[in-house]
Amino acid sequence: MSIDLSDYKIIKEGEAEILINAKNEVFYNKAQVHNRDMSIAVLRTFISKREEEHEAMLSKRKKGTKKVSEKDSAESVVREVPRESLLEDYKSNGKSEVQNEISPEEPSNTTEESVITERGNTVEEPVKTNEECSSTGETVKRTEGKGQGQLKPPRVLEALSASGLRSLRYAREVEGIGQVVALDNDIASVEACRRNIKFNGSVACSKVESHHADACVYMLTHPKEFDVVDLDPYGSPCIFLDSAVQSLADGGMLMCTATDMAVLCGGNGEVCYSKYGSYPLRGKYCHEMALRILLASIESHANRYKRYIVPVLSVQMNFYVRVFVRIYTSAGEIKKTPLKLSYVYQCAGCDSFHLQPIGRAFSKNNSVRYLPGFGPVVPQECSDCGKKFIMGGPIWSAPIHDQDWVASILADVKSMKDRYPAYDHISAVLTAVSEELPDVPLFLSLHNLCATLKCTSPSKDDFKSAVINAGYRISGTHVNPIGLKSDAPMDVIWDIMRCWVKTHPVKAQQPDQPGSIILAKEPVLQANFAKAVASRSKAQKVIRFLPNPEKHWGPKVRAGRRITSKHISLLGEAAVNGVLNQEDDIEGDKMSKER
Ligand SMILES: C[S@@+](CC[C@H](N)C(=O)[O-])C[C@H]1O[C@@H](n2cnc3c(N)ncnc32)[C@H](O)[C@@H]1O
Ligand SMILES: [Zn+2]
Repeated sequence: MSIDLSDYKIIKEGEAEILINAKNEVFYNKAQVHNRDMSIAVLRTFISKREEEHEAMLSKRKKGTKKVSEKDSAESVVREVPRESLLEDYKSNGKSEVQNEISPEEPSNTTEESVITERGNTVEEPVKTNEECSSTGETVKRTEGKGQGQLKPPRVLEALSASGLRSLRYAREVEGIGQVVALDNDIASVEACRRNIKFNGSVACSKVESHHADACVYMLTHPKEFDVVDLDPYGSPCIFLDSAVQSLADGGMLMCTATDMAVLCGGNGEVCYSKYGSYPLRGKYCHEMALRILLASIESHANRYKRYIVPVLSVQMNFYVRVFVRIYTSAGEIKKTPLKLSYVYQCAGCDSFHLQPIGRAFSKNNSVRYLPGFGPVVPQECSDCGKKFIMGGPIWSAPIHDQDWVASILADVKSMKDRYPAYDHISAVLTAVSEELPDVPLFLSLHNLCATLKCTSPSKDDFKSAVINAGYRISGTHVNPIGLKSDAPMDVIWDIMRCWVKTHPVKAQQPDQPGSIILAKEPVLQANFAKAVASRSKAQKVIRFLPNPEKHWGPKVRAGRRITSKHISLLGEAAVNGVLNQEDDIEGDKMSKER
């Protein structure tokens, strides 16, 4: 392989190195290092949890077999392992695959071939031959597994791979990973990916294969074949969701990014509805709502195939959302989906919001029935300020993280700090996530509450104390440094604020203003602002929110698109990879499609 290095820049991220040419032919965004690091952290935990689950399943099966054989020998009757117990394993753990084949064989033959060094010279160095490092997967050899009961290393599909950087990092950095398949429908990206695979040497060559394919077609024609599917599209992932949920094995993990935040956060409600099947609302909580709309949409696609999702981590970082969900199959479990979804009523006058679950469970004679929810949960006019409600959703209103997973991911990240280039950022996000109330969808903004009443703000700790002293829970949110999650009902929140205003009076307002209407009522609850939050001197030092590491840390222009002066003024020079085309790009919706 001989490449003229003067055409390329070498970029190193984690343990992977990629060659990038200067013409914006293949997509690369440095800012996505947070996204890639977080995904590696989740992958590592996925591998260890999957092993634990497999062990548990084997020992359960063994116990089941032992019990049966003991019983059988007593009865002198030969029977099979109880079908219910196997079915139970299948449902709770997903199809835990038993290794009958394989793990990708380490390459044995290497020949002399020219590769490029970091210093930028073309040199002779031993790498695999073209035949063995074909990057198309056709020559990947497999050996027989060590026998029954052994778990196959997870197969990963990066459906939208561009340069292959992410796949290369997965292959080189995640211990215990199996084959990584990198797809792209753009030939320049596939060529770049194949070049990068070779450039990364034998481990990359043995594990990563690159295909020129349409992601949807590929995923549909490879049903239940992958343990991990990674979707990292330009803008919305919506067109890939249906095929992605089908191509995952039971218990597999879908990792999915959406960068169309303007759509998901209410800029274009009808576009969001057409793409995701939900209406967004423009509240302070809109970024968390974006996560929940994406989760609801994935669940809806999964349900069509008797499958359902279990979210393990859902984060909003920088300019996008990214969710990590496991996919299982169970016709019984999907009946519970309506219990996990809610409409949101947002008052147009004040900051009150209320959730309306779509379904409810009804127990009778030891059996559970699933029925449509009771409603409406709100009157026509807001009982706090008298204004109308805007309806949003349906959103995923069940937990968006599994806190046990979050703790493992965070512990793992902390134990290998040096292996995450974006350690500071991802550990801050994970810390904030680990402190969120898991069962409280969306959040309040203290600033907004005060803006409605036109009052000065209590300190965050004073407000939190009043909520706790009233007998409710309260936490922060990773999405917004000033957001507060609480299970206190809105009338309690307003009573706390009414009590605050009694000692911090406001100027008289027009009587029809939401704030005036709220303050005209006497509080039922007497708020107690006495300190109830633990002294946070030590804990406070843990960083939860970080500014962007550098200027123009954001979306990048789609690869292959002509860069114009308009792009530079909107996104900044760094964001357009330093390229400027002479003609202006006249495509209508160009900026909305960029990430
Ligand atoms: C945002 S980039 C992916 C970035 C990459 N995951 C990373 O971490 O650097 C999206 C890629 O998806 C590819 N793509 C878009 N539509 C596709 C489709 N239908 N099938 C396969 N690839 C597609 C584009 O060519 C582009 O390279
Ligand atoms: Zn209201």
